[in-house]
Parts: sequence; C-alpha cells; structure tokens
Amino acid sequence: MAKVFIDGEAGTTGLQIRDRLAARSDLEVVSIAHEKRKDLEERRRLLNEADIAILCLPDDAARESVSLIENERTRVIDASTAFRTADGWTYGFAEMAAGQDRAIADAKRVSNPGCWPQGVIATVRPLIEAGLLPKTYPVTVNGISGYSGGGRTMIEDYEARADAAPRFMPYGLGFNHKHLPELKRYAGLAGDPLFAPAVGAFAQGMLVCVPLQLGQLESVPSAGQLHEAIVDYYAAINAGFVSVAPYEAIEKSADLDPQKLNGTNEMRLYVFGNDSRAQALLVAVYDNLGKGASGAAVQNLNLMLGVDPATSLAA
Ligand SMILES: NC(=O)C1=CN([C@@H]2O[C@H](COP(=O)(O)OP(=O)(O)OC[C@H]3O[C@@H](n4cnc5c(N)ncnc54)[C@H](OP(=O)(O)O)[C@@H]3O)[C@@H](O)[C@H]2O)C=CC1
Ligand SMILES: CC(=O)N[C@@H](CCC(=O)OP(=O)(O)O)C(=O)O
Repeated sequence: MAKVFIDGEAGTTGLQIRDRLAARSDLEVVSIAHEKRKDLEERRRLLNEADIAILCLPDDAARESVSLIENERTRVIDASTAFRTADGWTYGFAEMAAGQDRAIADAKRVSNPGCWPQGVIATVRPLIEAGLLPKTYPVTVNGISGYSGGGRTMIEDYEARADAAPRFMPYGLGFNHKHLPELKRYAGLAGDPLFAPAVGAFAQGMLVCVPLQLGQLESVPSAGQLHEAIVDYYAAINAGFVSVAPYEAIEKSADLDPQKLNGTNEMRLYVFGNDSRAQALLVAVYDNLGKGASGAAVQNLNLMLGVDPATSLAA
C-alpha cells in the first residue's frame, strides 16, 4: 500500500489534504508528531520512507524537504511556488493541455499550480492556441480570493479583526507577484500580465477575471467565438474538473460567487461579452483550497497512484 507523507500537514493546505485522504483505504498517510514538525532528522526519515511526499510548506522549507530525499523511490508533489517553472518538474494542472494528466501520472516531481495562475491559464491558453489572442496580447488579471489564500498568518489576522477587516483589499501592488513566471509560461504569453489581485473578508473561494479589449486586435473575434474556442479546447482533451458555462451575452452574473464551488475540486469558466463594444470578460470560479491547492494535490496524487480521480476524489 502506498505511503503518503504530508510535510506541513498542520498548515492550511496540509490539513485539507489530510481531510480529503481520511477515508481512503488504498493508501497509508504517515504523520509526523506535531512537536517534531520542524525537526530536520524526523522529516528526513519520513520523507525517505514515503512513496509520495506532499509538501505543504513555505518555499524555502519545500526546497529543504526536496534536498532531504536521498532515495530514487520517493515521488514529490510540492504545493509551494519553489519549483513551478523548474527543470525536471511537471506542472500539476492536469487539464492544462492534452497529455498533461499522463505527464503527471508518470512524473517523479510534480509542482502543484498556484491558485491564481490556474484560472488565467484555463481561460487564456485555449484562446492563444486557437489563434484568437496573440501571445503578445497585454493580458490584465484581477479578481478576488478568500483570505485562506494567505495561509495561517492571514487567516489569523482576518479572524482577529472579524467585522473590522476590509471587505475588498487589493494587494501585490508592486506588480511583482510570485505567480507571474508560471502564469506567463503556462498561459503561453510573451510578456508579463498586469496582475492586480484582491483579498476579501471571506475565508475560502475565488474568482479570477481577465478583461479583454478585443478592438485592439488585428482580427476581432466575437465573444461567442471566444466561448466556442474554450468549449472546443476542453472537449478535445480530458477536461477533468474544468467545465465551461453557456455563453452569456452581456450582464448575467448571478453565478459569479467566489464561494460557489467551495469544498469541491471543480473549476467553472465563463465568457461574457458585448460585441458592439468589442469587449469580453473571461472568468474562472473555484475554491482556492480545492482546485487551487489541496483538491489539485489529491487529483495529482491519484494520477500518480493510477487511481481514477473522478471516482476517488472526495469533495
Ligand atoms: N493557502 C492557499 O490557498 C494555497 C497555498 N499554497 C502554497 O502551499 C504552501 C503551504 O501554504 P499554506 O498551507 O497556506 O500555509 P500555512 O502557513 O497555513 O502552513 C504552512 C505549514 O508549514 C509549516 N512549516 C513552516 N516552516 C516549516 C519548516 N521549516 N519545516 C516544517 N514545517 C514548516 C507551518 O508550521 P507553523 O505554522 O507552525 O509555522 C505550517 O504548518 C505554501 O507554499 C503556499 O504558497 C498553494 C496554493 C494555495
Ligand atoms: C490571498 C493571498 O494572499 N493569496 C496568495 C496566493 C496563495 C496561493 O495559492 O498561491 P500559491 O499557490 O503560490 O501559494 C497570494 O496572492 O500570494
């Protein structure tokens, strides 16, 4: 039976992975004693005992864990930013492209995607591949994430301030967010997007928006064409947990609740548009702790173990 060790199991992402694996009888979750969670030798021992280690740690600690693995057998899923564009690592967004699920299944080192990049990659990459958006298009990204996206420290901060916490708080205003390299690479963009995230006074869930000024393009697609290209993209590959809502011309936004898919591993994509203005908006809704982190990690674990993600992934 496969042994799985979650390094950082007491943190936000680690705890959620533990919960998702609690009912599984096809694998053994090996736990570290709480007081030893930062003990190097104990982590070394458990990392080398594991068939698959899931790292739910800050970047530096994740790098340290990888350096502690001294055998050829232990495979790794890393939830941090440390290896997302590193050589020898497979990007753990199974629905990103045809064959990505198989690449993850065969990989020794899998880097779980960042929560924000996934929504951008899921909407923009199909349009670039269809030739409807050039690689050079100056993509801007905005949206809102629940405060659990900031891990234990941000959760404690928001919960201590309760009603006094700001409802909507833009951040990353130096425009140098740690997600930019993976976002650019896997969305297929030539330049860095302008990424303006915000955090809200709710714990969990997110909504990622990419507004498009289609009138700037040499050949102006309709919003319906954008929608069709995204639908076709996911119809042609294993769409897994990504689905596309029917096209909504102008103004219908009732489903756009960042918390709507909480507790699931689903990602729902939307296209809105006004062709007379040559404007469109791409939106992705998902759980930052689900598809954005722990759900994706369990999906990748299942792929690596050869378990059908659709039948074994607890919500
Ligand atoms: N929260 C989210 O929505 C997402 C997070 N991620 C990424 O996942 C990783 C974990 O994030 P998250 O769960 O939110 O963070 P948390 O801060 O909630 O948890 C991190 C855990 O790691 C432990 N830890 C810190 N340093 C060490 C160390 N040197 N050795 C062993 N354990 C250590 C912490 O212990 P202690 O608290 O005692 O210091 C804590 O239990 C991060 O890299 C984050 O960027 C990825 C996608 C989404
Ligand atoms: C609200 C908030 O602070 N969110 C975090 C993203 C959390 C996340 O999932 O990013 P990683 O996958 O790279 O850890 C941030 O913007 O840095």
